[in-house]
Amino acid sequence: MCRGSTWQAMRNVIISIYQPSHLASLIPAIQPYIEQAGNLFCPGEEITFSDISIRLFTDVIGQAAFGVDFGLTKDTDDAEKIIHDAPRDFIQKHLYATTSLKMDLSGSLSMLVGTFLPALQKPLRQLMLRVPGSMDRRMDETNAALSGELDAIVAERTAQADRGQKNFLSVLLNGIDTSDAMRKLFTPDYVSALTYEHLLAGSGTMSFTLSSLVYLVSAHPEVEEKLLQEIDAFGPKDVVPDADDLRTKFPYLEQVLKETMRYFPGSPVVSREATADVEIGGYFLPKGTWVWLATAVLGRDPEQFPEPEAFRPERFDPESEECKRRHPYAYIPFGIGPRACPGQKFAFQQLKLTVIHLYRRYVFRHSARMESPLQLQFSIVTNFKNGVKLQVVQRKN
Ligand code: HEM
Repeated sequence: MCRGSTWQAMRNVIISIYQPSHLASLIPAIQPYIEQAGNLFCPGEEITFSDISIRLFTDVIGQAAFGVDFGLTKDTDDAEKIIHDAPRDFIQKHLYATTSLKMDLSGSLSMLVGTFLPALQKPLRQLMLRVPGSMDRRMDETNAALSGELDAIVAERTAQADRGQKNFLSVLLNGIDTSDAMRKLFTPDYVSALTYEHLLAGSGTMSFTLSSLVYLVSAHPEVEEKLLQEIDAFGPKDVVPDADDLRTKFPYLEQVLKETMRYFPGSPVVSREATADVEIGGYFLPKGTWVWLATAVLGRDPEQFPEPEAFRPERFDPESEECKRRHPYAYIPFGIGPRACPGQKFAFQQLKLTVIHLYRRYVFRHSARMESPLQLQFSIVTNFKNGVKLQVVQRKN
């Protein structure tokens, strides 16, 4: 994690990339991946939706953030795969990296102990790295392998003469080329680490949110019907909504997305470290104290979300009494303050485009193999223990 002036400089680069005017121009680059992913669904078949979803958003972030085609949504019959012709391996490494920071007993021993006794975390980690098969060692090996793939992308982009301004990595490297201050802050190792952070931040959360939405909508026919009506009313199936359409013409879809993120938040906790001694709400926090904010717990507060166990998108209708009454900080799926998620608008844009594309063609039903209740696995990003298993139903017309 980066701090202070380095973080501020990095943040400025990210913000410039994910501002609305640039986001609009990303739609034509993203839509082909959504369509490719849509072609992986076979009507009548049972699928593990979450597997396809992680492929989709890894491809999208590959294109939007690094200008690279990972080729993960290409049909497996397509011979040409961009990353070493082995997308499965890449996905496995990536998935493993996004899920291995578990906070349960099967997670890293050093992390688990470090949560309660921070001073022991570092020495214990050094010890566990020497133990073959330990979670610490497996995490280390996986991270090294995945970073290697990303380092190769960074090296290739760095050597490129005309990178354009279309993706995060190019904008960052262009800045480094033209500014001494940027060059000092962003060493090659640091650029690789940022690239890695981007991949992790922008794919696991997205995949989890889309899969949760489809899972929840499949179990709520009244929500599905209203959603389909809104999507169908937009126009012919082959007309791709532009950024303005996505912002203004799909208010119910926006409510469904927000309720999904309340019900199943992709980031269950947000953390901060006190950089100086501070007193908050009568509690003294010495410098260096870690504070964890549980967004998942906030979202189930019955004061702010009456009947919190009910999946009810209408509670996010801006005209509803419930929405007007709600405390502004009761709902923070993207975090809060100057460090809040810079990808929030991009996330909404991608998720809306994908939901519209999929629901124009299909509806989904829970597979008989889908466990109930759904088993979740909590880490920095929430995940499904056993995936979201659904049956694909082709829509008529
Ligand atoms: C549903 C999707 C997403 C959710 C729920 C989500 C959630 C979050 C949360 C809770 C944080 C921490 C905020 C805080 O500490 O206050 C965060 C940080 C971040 N997110 Fe997202 N995010 C999503 C999608 C994305 C996407 C698509 C991108 C990139 C394109 C992205 C890039 C980042 C980055 C770079 C940070 C670190 C920011 C910093 O440290 O200044 N996120 N995200």
